[in-house]
Amino acid sequence: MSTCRRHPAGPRPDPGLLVRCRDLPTSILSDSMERVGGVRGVHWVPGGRWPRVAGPALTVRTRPGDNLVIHRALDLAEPGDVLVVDGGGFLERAVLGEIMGRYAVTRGIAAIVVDGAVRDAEGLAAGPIPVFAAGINHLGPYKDGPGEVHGPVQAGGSVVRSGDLVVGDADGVVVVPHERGSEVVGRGEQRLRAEEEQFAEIAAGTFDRSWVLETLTEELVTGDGPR
Ligand SMILES: O=C([O-])CC(=O)C(=O)O
Ligand SMILES: [Mg+2]
Repeated sequence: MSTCRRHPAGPRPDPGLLVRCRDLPTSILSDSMERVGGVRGVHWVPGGRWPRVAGPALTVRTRPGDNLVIHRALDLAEPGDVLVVDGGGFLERAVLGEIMGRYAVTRGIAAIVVDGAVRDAEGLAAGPIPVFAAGINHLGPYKDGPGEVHGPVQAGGSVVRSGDLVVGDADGVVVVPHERGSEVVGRGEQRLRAEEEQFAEIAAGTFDRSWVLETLTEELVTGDGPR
């Protein structure tokens, strides 16, 4: 027998905030958090294409290459949770596949994020919920533990706590600390409006480019080298 350390579940985000998150690209959200941090190197499984997803993190830390505690977490899930698995970024063995993906759907899980490898990529890509992973590997997991559920974890270099807001789309995954939720979403909405204005200016031919040469000192290079 091994151990699953089970922490108390984190707070549930305001459903209205989650609805607003689903209108904000992850690029806008990470810009709204100073462009630092965020989950790196975790993307949709190949062939997957889903709408943007947002939900509270159900965190799992597992021994790399082992999925016993992920199975435990599936049975502890609340509808709307985003399962975030800290698999230590280990890519030599998958920790989740189509059976678990299909079961996760029946548990109401909104998305799966694995900082590690998954398998059965075609089946996961055809499923109704987004699956983000750092890699794909046909080699399957062991089922021995140990691990933790609802504790603080890392995914792609970002700290994730149970109840943090996880947002994922074609660019990857962003985690908004739950106490910063309304602040970051409010900033994101302003940024989105500013970007939409830029799109309109590009289309109208009035896009101001003066800042580029105001920011650069340009050296003209000739055949004889810089002058
Ligand atoms: O065998 C496993 O534990 C993982 C897997 O492929 C699946 O969930 O389909
Ligand atoms: Mg399988």
